[in-house]
Amino acid sequence: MQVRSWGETFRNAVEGLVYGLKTQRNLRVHTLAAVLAVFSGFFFGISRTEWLFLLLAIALVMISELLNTAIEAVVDLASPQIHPLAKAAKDTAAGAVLLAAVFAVITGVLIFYAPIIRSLRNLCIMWL
Ligand SMILES: Nc1ncnc2c1ncn2[C@@H]1O[C@H](COP(=O)(O)OP(=O)(O)OP(=O)(O)O)[C@@H](O)[C@H]1O
Repeated sequence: MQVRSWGETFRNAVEGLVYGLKTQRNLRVHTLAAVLAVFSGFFFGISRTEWLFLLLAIALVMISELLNTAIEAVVDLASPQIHPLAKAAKDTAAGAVLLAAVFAVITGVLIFYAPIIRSLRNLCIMWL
């Protein structure tokens, strides 16, 4: 196989990202949630450790979504007909996304719950 340049490898990786975003509604929803979480991180001035956990949660969700998409494509190619192993592969990949999403939700609650409650309390004090 011919050696490919870094540029080509990078372009293929970006094409993979674009394919995932175009074809997977869940990936678009998770990307939007990630953008909102990053804006919230700046808005609430979260700590360096909180940033690390937030970015880790985002990376885990996006990576598992992309791997899920890749596994779905390979399964559809290899087994377009119904097969218990095709089901096992797709369900297991979906399970990985679910675990990453649960981790992300818990991380988001732990990071943003206190600052959101504090902001709401300050707003109430201002209004009363
Ligand atoms: N070839 C197959 N054989 C057996 N079961 C399958 C097969 N293809 C899909 N399934 C079952 O249908 C479910 C949904 O598969 P599908 O390919 O529609 O994923 P999807 O809805 O696109 O998933 P996602 O929402 O993650 O994009 C799988 O999790 C699996 O349980």
